[in-house]
Amino acid sequence: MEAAAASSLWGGLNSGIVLSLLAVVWAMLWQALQGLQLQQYFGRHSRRLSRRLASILDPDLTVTVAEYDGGRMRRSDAFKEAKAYLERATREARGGVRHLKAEPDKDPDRLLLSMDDDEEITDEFRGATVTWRACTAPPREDSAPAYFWGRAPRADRRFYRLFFAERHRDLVLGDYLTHVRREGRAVMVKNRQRKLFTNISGDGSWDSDGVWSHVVFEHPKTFATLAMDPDKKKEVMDDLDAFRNGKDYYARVGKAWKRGYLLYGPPGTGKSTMIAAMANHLDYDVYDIELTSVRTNTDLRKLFIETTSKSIIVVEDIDCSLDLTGKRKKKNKKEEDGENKKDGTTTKQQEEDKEKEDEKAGGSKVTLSGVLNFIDGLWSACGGERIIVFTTNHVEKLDPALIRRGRMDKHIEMSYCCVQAFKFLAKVYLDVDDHPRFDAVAALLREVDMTPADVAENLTPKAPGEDADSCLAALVEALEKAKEDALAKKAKGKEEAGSADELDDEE
Ligand SMILES: Nc1ncnc2c1ncn2[C@@H]1O[C@H](COP(=O)(O)OP(=O)(O)OP(=O)(O)O)[C@@H](O)[C@H]1O
Ligand SMILES: [Mg+2]
Repeated sequence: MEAAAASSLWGGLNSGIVLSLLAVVWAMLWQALQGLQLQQYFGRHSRRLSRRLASILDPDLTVTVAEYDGGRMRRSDAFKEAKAYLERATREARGGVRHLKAEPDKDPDRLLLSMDDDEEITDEFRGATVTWRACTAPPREDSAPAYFWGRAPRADRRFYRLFFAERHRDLVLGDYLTHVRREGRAVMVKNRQRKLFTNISGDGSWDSDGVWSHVVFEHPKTFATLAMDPDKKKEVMDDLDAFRNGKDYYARVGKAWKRGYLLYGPPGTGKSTMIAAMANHLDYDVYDIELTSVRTNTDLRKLFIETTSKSIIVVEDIDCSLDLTGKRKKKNKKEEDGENKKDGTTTKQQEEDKEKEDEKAGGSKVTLSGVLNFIDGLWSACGGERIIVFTTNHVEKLDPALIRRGRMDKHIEMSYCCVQAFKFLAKVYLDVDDHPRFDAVAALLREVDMTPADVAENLTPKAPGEDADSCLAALVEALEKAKEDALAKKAKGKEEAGSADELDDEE
């Protein structure tokens, strides 16, 4: 027994000596390679190999920071923070990264550099040296179908792996990881660019960020250039400010920190413009959901969960994107089918047609209840500080359940251009406070409906010689034409009604 123990001890010592020798030989070889200027060629692999050899003597511990981990549906905050931290380390040229990835930066003249896949960076913290590696792995076979959340096939799984020596265990797992998260958050705040996200998959001009693609949000519209009744505008702005500063209030009354706005009115009255002004006022990101591209209610939930706080979630033309009458249509179809069956006329062809129709309808299966759930179901309380905006041209078509207070807390009507709004636009577009043509425009605006979009278009100089006077003259002309058209339409309507009455009498 003793002999066996002695021999295994001897064997252990032997392998230790051999490994130490190997490390020394390798270090010498490395010096020689440097001398021969071959370092550039072997650089990355040699460094990694030396680290691996050293780690045999003092084995590395690892921490993995995955983008999506443990069945989480959201991108991990820790991953985002580590990414921001390592991007800064790469930019400051610490750790000698040789293979970099470049993305557009906030500053248009610069590029945001980060480690390429499988690249490593070293970092120092209170005398400890640690190494980060950027890794990717193919998606898990069992995790989801090839087409996922209505987007292109799933991307590879990304994660960072942190290597450090056993002797630095407490330091790294304690203070260092806290330091990385804190610093990463600070970098994120500093680099923050407002973004406009969409759930439609990228076409090259969009950067992918999980289930969303984004571009930098740079809409110039603010409340200062939005024409609407001044009292109404102030009310909206106060409401937004109260929401932004209402964290404690929402917590006290036990409500999720979110607010719904319904913007309704005819086309061209400034609904989309108002959303841009809201985003600029609050300094929030905008998530523009194209409901027709969302395949199921589950996908909608996933999209919602992936939004960040301080954001406006927009569904434009909600009446067009959601089949609010779906149930009724299905009922009618059933009735029709029932009648056919009664007649005994249901043929194989009809059944096939029905199947095909059902298959086609499978494009988007988002239902009204799915949307209601997304606005104020349990999931809507995930995260906070979110504004949900629906726009529509036909408020009367919307299901009352969708727009009741509590879901859509504030209903804002965007209407045709009033005299006040016109004067506001004249100041913004032509820089005039008063003009002899103002009275004519005001009189016409009281008689005829014109959208702010049309008024703004007429007030825009279109050639170098055009000034305030010619623009206002063009507006008066356009208003007169609109008035004539409206009168002609009215007369035609009356004529048709008259001839219909005559026909009734004859019958
Ligand atoms: N109230 C307004 N104040 C200033 N500009 C406006 C206003 N309304 C519209 N405009 C101008 O008209 C253009 C069209 O407006 P916008 O896209 O906001 O209309 P909309 O109500 O969203 O229309 P739609 O219902 O067709 O989506 C904008 O580019 C904007 O410059
Ligand atoms: Mg619009």
